[in-house]
Amino acid sequence: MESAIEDGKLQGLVSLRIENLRNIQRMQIDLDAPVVILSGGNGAGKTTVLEAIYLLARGRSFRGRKAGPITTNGECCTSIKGFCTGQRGKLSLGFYRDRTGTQRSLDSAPWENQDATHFPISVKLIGENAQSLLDGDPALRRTYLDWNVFHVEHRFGRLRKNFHRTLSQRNAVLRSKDWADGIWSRSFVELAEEVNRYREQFFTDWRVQFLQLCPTFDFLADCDIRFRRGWSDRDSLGDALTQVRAAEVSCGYTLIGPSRADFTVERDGKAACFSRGQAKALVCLLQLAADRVHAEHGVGASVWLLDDLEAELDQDTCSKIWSIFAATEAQRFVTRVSTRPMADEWTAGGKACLFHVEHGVLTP
Ligand SMILES: Nc1ncnc2c1ncn2[C@@H]1O[C@H](COP(=O)(O)OP(=O)(O)OP(=O)(O)O)[C@@H](O)[C@H]1O
Repeated sequence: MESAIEDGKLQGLVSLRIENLRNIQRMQIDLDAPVVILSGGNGAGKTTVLEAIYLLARGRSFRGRKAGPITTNGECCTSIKGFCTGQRGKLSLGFYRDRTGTQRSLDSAPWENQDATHFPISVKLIGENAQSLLDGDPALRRTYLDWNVFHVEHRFGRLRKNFHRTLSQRNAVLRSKDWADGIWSRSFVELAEEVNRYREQFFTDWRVQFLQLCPTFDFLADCDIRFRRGWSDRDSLGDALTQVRAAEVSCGYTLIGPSRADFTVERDGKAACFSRGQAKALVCLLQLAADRVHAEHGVGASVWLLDDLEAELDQDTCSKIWSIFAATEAQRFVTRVSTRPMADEWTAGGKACLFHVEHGVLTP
């Protein structure tokens, strides 16, 4: 079989070494394939392999605090190393955590730059709570939107920080009741409008891509995605703030602006309702649409982490979603509990790496 690395096509992770991550004490894997399938029973350690890749690329886990410390019980540190290939050739990545903190490295040099866009691989996760993007707090959707904007416009990161600082200062002034329309409102409006401009630009491109993906799925007939900027469409932010001034002074915080922005999937102008499986498929499509926008802006290849993609999806929906993932030509790590035989399309015509995971041990 021709090596995906040797023919220079694969952009992604080509090897991974894990030490003391949850139930994985020591694991070394060669991943010379566009598709890596990890199968095994509950609690085997499949998601932990995805978590290792996420930790390498993002420096933090995707599991909440409830999942407890990442380091294997009784051990003092976790170490993850990997090699990836990409536009900048073959690079080594490192993640190390002990009681004193976390260190990351890129080609053996410490990686302290928090700007994820400069990291050679970008991981995108479809995890067990994927649906929360739709039914969770609007703050989740804003964070998601901003993360995507940031990947196409790196300046947005600093702008967003400045905006949030100004918002906090404005709220402090509102709380102090010592309010006079002045500098905080002016700089707040300027920053807010700029944040909104970036968001709207991304959203416009994202919507185009999303609407192109929808027709394959009957349950999305007549659906559209809508962005709400956080204040009325009719008024300028300055005017809208004047209208809510008394209410803001009385409650002591900012009531409108980009910190109230949100997006919804709608049908006939109303929030559309979806089953859990439909919501999961929809989140996959939103992520894939965002990935297409990133690709248009020259953002490097993604590595997809698809945690039990098949769960909650019927075979037809799953197969349609899978073929869209496959068309991205990005590397995909897929976990599965199911012992159902896999269609040829899943194994990328025989080019997939298949592993069985049991008690934190991987076997081909
Ligand atoms: N700090 C830790 N030390 C040792 N083991 C841990 C630690 N944290 C979690 N575990 C165990 O590691 C395993 C991790 O399982 P993981 O979530 O990777 O399973 P999975 O194969 O994805 O299962 P499922 O199909 O149920 O999602 C679990 O058995 C969990 O109890």
